[in-house]
Amino acid sequence: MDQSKHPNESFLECYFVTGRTVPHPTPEPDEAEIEAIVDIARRAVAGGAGIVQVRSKPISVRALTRLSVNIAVAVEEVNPQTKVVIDDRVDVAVALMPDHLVHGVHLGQDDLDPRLARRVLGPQAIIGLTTGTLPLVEQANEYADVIDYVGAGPFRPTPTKDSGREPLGLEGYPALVEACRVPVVAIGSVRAEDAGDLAATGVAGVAIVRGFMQAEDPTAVAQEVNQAFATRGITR
Ligand SMILES: Cc1ncc(COP(=O)(O)OP(=O)(O)O)c(N)n1
Ligand SMILES: Cc1nc(C(=O)O)sc1CCOP(=O)(O)O
Ligand SMILES: [Mg+2]
Repeated sequence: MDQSKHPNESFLECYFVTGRTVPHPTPEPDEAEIEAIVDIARRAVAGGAGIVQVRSKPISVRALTRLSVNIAVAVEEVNPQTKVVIDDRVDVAVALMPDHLVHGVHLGQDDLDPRLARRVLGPQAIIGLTTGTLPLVEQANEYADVIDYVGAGPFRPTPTKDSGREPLGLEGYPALVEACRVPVVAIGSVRAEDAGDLAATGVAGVAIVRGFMQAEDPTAVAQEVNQAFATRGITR
């Protein structure tokens, strides 16, 4: 039984956000690193990741474009149903969408206004927006007609991103899910083994960077997350 408020959003359940493969990042990924990131995306999608966000910061627009194209090609080979979105850059998404398996963008609070992004990207595009507090969710509700989901984090403190927001913990999600008019995706130090507990809070999915980037077996990570969402409401 699907207990989520948004039953058509199952592609969000296992959400891979790309990161860097090097501990002390060079200014941006070189060709070898791009290949390594693409390989992790391929393996995550093979395990059932429903969406990949291209976000390997720091990165120039040129390298982001190259990484996005390579990920789109690889993802299409493994599972063309998978969604691909680009972090921050509406310009890169709009340039790639006609010819590549790129579906939209994930926008932060300082990026292009979601209403303008929708105007540029069109009605079929996927648009996500960052939140993580009740006031931000309430603001996001004003965009409910133009966004497809919100990211909400951090779940726990994470070295990947300092948002300045307090960690939500498991107990923070039910109120955000209840208040939010679009599906909520949890992010921030989420591990595959957290997926069951987070699914039980009502989130539509979990977004993971290091849990995939540092995994020996990214396919197994995606399978574990999907299994947790598949059994939501049955084992709990
Ligand atoms: C699914 C998801 N949720 C939140 C974020 C954070 O986005 P943003 O605030 O734009 O910060 P950066 O990722 O750009 O550093 C996200 N990327 N994905
Ligand atoms: C990109 C991002 N946004 C966050 C938020 O709270 O909005 S937390 C985060 C990083 C998530 O990376 P990891 O899985 O390595 O902790
Ligand atoms: Mg962003």
